[in-house]
Amino acid sequence: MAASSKPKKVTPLMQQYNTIKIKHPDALLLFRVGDFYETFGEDAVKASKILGIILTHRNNGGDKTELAGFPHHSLNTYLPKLVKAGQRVAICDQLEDPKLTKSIVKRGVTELVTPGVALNDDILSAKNNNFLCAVHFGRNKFGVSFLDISTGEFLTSEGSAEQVDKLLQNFGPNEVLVSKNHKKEFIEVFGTQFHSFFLEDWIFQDDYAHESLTNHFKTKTLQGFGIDQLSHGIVASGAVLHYLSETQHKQLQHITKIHRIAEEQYVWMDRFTIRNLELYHSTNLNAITLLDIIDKTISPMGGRLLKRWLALPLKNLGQIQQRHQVVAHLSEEETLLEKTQHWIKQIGDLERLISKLATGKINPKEVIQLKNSLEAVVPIKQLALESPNGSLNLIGQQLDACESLRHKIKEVLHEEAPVNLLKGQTIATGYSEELDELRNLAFSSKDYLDKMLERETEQTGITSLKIASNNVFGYYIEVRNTHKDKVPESWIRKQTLVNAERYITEELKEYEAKILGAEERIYQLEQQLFEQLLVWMQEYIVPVQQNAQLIAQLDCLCGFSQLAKEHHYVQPQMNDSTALHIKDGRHPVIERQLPLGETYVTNDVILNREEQQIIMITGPNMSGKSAILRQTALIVLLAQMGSFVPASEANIGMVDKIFTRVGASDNISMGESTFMVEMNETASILNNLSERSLVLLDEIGRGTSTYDGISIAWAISEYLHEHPSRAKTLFATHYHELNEMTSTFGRIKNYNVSVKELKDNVLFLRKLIPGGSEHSFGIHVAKMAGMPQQVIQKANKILKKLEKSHSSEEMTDKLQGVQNEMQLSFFNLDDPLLEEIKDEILHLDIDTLTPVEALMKLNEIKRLLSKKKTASS
Ligand SMILES: Nc1ncnc2c1ncn2[C@@H]1O[C@H](COP(=O)(O)OP(=O)(O)OP(=O)(O)O)[C@@H](O)[C@H]1O
Repeated sequence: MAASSKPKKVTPLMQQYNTIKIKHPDALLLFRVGDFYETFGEDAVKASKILGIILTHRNNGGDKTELAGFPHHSLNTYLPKLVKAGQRVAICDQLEDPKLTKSIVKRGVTELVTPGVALNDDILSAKNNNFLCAVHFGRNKFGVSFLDISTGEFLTSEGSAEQVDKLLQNFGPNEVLVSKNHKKEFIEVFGTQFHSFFLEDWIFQDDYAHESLTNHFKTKTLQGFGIDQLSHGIVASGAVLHYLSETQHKQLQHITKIHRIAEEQYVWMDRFTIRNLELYHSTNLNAITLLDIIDKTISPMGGRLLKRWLALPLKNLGQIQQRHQVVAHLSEEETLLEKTQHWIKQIGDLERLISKLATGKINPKEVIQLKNSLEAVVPIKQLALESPNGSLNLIGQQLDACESLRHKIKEVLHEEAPVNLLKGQTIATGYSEELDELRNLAFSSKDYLDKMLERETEQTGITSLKIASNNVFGYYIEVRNTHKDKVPESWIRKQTLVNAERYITEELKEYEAKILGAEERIYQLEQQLFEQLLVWMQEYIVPVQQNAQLIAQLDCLCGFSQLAKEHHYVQPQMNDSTALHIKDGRHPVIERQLPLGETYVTNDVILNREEQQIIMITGPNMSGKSAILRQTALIVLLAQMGSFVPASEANIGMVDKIFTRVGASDNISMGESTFMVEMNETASILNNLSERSLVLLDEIGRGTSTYDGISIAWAISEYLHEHPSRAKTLFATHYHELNEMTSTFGRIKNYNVSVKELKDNVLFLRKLIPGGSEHSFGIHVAKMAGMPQQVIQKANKILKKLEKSHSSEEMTDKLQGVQNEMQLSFFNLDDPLLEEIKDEILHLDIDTLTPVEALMKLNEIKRLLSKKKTASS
């Protein structure tokens, strides 16, 4: 018979493995076998690669299976590496004591660790949330939900794709859950930058989600959380809870509430703005972000909150002023600031510690840390209560030093309690009489053994006797080979070494049983008492969470004072007007990165809706135009998040939206598509303008030919000027042609970033001064870059020719071309659902529209089209 036809014999262990693995095809399965976690097959190949552990093979019913494993106590070292490498990891444990069963040990998956659901300190980063997110695709809007299991924060919202996209950018989730049916659309709408996981469609259902949430919070309705009207947000939140249960995270007492992300309360910034202002990440990995500069927080939860404040600056004048008043007060009262920060330093990550308690993952040492943190709350509360500042006082009133919790922990736990219960010495002496007695017995062993050794040495006459124990053989008496013949007959040999023999005696055996019994009982009792303590502590989850939040706020405000002190920031004067007046403003990041000896050149910026609505800033490349644009936005942002600002004076009328657009940087080979992308992105600003908007346009139109660039920049500026919102705008450009606009448009003002022309060079003075620029610096810079003379002359000629033709008519021709192209592509789709849209395009009378209106119209049609496509699929 051929070998291949032989029935394969799979061991019972591998049968068990296969049954479990089938249930978790998407996860890397860590299978506990004795003291090891093993991986098999493809999982083993992956694990050995990621962890650098040895890959071996074992026989599996005639087949060779790959095998790689590591000792169980190294789980905390290896697990984070797997998760950080993007793996979902299923931990399969032994569910019964192997000693108590004769057949194969029962095993099951006890936890599924995924990038978005992590509790392990080695996976988490102290100053960052680890959000699990779900996005629900509704009929006409999207629902979104964020949950950080390590802190208990649970948030939801709903809205357009743009709104949800902005939230995804702000919250930066580590994992996004989406229904399998919307896999393709998710990638189309939100891109591939998120680690996503796709769930069955039925999970995203109204009733199911509602029930999951009300069951979890033990409430009848969701009204109390203010989310009952957010049906899409509820579905997304339900999916998040479902996923937690699917990944075996069932102890969730710390998730005590769900918040609506009240977007209307915060300054609107879209994804381009967040990215462009480099608030908390940059495309350049080594670049310093605004967050790096302003983060002076001391506690992890303070750091996390600061990031949230930065993503969601306030729009409410009163709330902003309250923050400023606290910062001002702390800046004046140096000792108060110092003392408060000193005590905040003593507080660990209260928020994550309390979550560990809820999820049953807290160890004895961490409970002591929790107690110590709460002890540091006492003086902070006192300091805040003594303060004349109303907001600080309120924080003082709300802080709860949890006195009985601290006392209880002190009473139950040893001050030096270890990480691991197994080490003993967890429970304080004096707490349990039984425990104290057992400890006496176990720890008096040294005396007892010393005496036994003395006696045996005397009786046998062996001088080099030794009594010791090890994990495998337990207690033994060791005799060196030279004295072997003196060993009494009653001694039983246990182990032979090269130079010695090891024996057990009747007395030692009895003693061992007693000690082992005592040690076992000590362990059991400690475990039991510790668990009782944890149960008792559960009711403190909410007050401790509240403390964590308050300390985080205080930490951020102290950080702002520290920042102001260190870098000479001033308190901005906030008001209800729509004007902006910044005196001697600086860019908070650039000013800290200047080469030694250079100082930042400060600049004034005045913007208002009456006289100076649009500032057209011209100047050569590298002169500092972008810096002025960005510092204006950053100063507003800092002010509205509650911080002082880098300026000598700032009067800020509340801003509700900040828009930023930067033209494509490479103007050599930009085709039609880049042109359209840039235009569409800009058009979306124009659709959303408000009276309180701040618009920054940096070299818009650069991503195309000079002619197009000027036309577009012109048209957009005209639109902004004519729009009833009269949004405040800073427009940086090196097209000096735009300076002509001031003669027609009263609220557009020309400024330039001054340079001094030397013989072969330009000296950057970086000062923003009134007036336009005389010539096109693009060509000037080309000269500086060493372009041949002929090329520069040619460029000059072309430019002259183009200058004559930046009329709106030609712009309209251009659009007509785009429109025709779009029509063609729509018709090709040949879908009855598109009839309506086709109609709209055919009847669009471009001639009556301004160029930008026409672009916007096209944009709108495109959006409608993609919506229809979504609906039909
Ligand atoms: N006010 C200032 N004081 C000191 N240095 C400055 C100032 N503004 C800008 N700089 C320096 O000049 C560099 C260029 O500035 P910026 O990027 O704002 O120029 P730009 O005119 O926008 O150039 P481009 O047109 O190439 O985008 C900055 O990286 C910074 O190092």
